[in-house]
Amino acid sequence: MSASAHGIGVCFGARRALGGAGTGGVDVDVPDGAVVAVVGGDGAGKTTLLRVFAGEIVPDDGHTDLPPKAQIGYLCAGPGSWGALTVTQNLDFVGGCYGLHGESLTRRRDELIDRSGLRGAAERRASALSGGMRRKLGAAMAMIHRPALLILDEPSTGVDPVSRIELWRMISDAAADGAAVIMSTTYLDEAERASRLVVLDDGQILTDGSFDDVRAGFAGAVTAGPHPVRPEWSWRRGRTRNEYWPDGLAPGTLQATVAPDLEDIVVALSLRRRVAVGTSGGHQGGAR
Ligand SMILES: Nc1ncnc2c1ncn2[C@@H]1O[C@H](COP(=O)(O)OP(=O)(O)OP(=O)(O)O)[C@@H](O)[C@H]1O
Repeated sequence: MSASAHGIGVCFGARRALGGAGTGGVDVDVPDGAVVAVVGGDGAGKTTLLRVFAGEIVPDDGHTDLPPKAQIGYLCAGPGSWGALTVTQNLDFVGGCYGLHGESLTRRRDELIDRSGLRGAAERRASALSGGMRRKLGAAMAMIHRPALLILDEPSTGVDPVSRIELWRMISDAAADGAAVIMSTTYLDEAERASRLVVLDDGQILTDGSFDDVRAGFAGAVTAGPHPVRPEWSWRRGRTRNEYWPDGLAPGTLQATVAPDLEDIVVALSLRRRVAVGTSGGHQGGAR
């Protein structure tokens, strides 16, 4: 069963976290078997959107079509496990809450412990795990009951590169099993691997679709060089600064044009939106 949210607007008091006046709100579809990656800067609205899918927030505008609560698995932005319980106890407890028991619980729990690379830490308390191991445990707990909708809020933050591969394998396996998966991430290189992307900025979708769609729909050019012509349109990438040239502006002849990756596209579109609404202060960020 797929999941969708249409025309979504969420306000916290006077603060609008998703949607915007006159924008019609945020539309996101999560098909069965797909991994939708939600990306965007701090405060873009990623957690709020995932909480709408988890049924934790009832939106002020729009409507959702979600599986029943028991068929949703959710790793929230917090620890996602009980510190006083061991890895095995955490998985057994959550599995039991979802009605797994006996041999089927043991088999599923052991499978997830092996896939997440936590075998050596199976009897360790969650509070004694590293931050990355704890994220992997939280992801395993969210998927133990093979939910129809799997929601993961920054599952890979703080996870080392080798463990991120294990985590991605777990996520891909869940999607291959037929789950609709929606996750947020701040690692844009990893988001490029998702079936679909939703790029948020200030509660609005800047672009969405597959990475190929996003690249094809990106208007303008990106150049790289040591000295940007317009610093307010530039951002650091390694030792150089990349610069965005929206449609209608010719790139300077001193810079080399580069094929934009997802990070370039996200930063360029955010800059364009901020210039359009008059809040640009330039972008100092660099690749993670
Ligand atoms: N419970 C809340 N009460 C008030 N404001 C909130 C609440 N939750 C989120 N916000 C605000 O809504 C906006 C979107 O927040 P959200 O946490 O969804 O962003 P995010 O993209 O997940 O950011 P980050 O990556 O920094 O966690 C922010 O301005 C945030 O301060």
